[in-house]
Amino acid sequence: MTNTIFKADNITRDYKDKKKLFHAIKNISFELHAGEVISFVGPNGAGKTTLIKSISNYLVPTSGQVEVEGVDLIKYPRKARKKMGIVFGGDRGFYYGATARENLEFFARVVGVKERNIKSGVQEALKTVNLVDVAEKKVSAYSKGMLQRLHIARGLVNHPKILMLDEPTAGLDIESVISIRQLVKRIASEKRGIILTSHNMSDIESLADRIFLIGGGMIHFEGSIQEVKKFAGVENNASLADAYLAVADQLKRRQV
Ligand SMILES: Nc1ncnc2c1ncn2[C@@H]1O[C@H](COP(=O)(O)OP(=O)(O)OP(=O)(O)O)[C@@H](O)[C@H]1O
Repeated sequence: MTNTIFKADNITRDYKDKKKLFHAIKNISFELHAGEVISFVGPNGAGKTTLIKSISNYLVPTSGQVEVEGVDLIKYPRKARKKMGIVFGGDRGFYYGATARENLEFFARVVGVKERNIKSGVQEALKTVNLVDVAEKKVSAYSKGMLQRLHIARGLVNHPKILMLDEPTAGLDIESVISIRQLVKRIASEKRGIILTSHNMSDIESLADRIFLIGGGMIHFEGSIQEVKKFAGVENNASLADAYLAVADQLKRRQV
């Protein structure tokens, strides 16, 4: 795979703890290719959230560079952010008294979609997530699964090449989990790149092409699911959760 659409180069982000600076993440570099799903896996406090925020302009990294389809995120945040869709999910983020379509049209304007492209962009996003038939319903009538699909549609209204998905199946029943996983696969197959964070190892196992094991603010290993299993020293037919458990202690040791 050579079509790089996103690049993080030596990202470090410091925080202050009892007046002392420490690296929450240190020198993290990776690339994302079109059509690929990547995922960061690590224990609580490993630095996943800090990393995701630092590469999506929610936090300015202490040092390092981020390129979104060739655009420098730190120098040109507005231009770079237009190329990304960021999906946090959960119960918040919509006007419950308005319809799904009205919500998406509003958020399309917020992210700077041109007026003439709003109707078609929203319709396309609704189609992708399979909500066209219920687009005129108020969001208050949506189930959790529908709401999660609407969150994903919101992330798609500006036609981004890169989608960041944070815990996309949290709190959903198994049927909705499966439908979200199918949706994520379909979106990636449209030559987009997806950065997935999840504590759900089966989500990651079913979706990620490449996994980054992160601990103490650093990447310890990068590879396919099979390669992670090999690295962890578990059998090929073991689950990703088994592989993770085999390396969890190693990842918990702070190294920065
Ligand atoms: N605003 C902050 N100020 C100071 N320290 C912080 C801040 N946010 C995070 N940290 C610290 O930075 C480190 C990385 O935290 P981060 O939230 O990025 O980890 P995480 O991998 O996302 O954890 P989790 O899986 O629990 O969400 C932790 O030691 C955390 O306590």
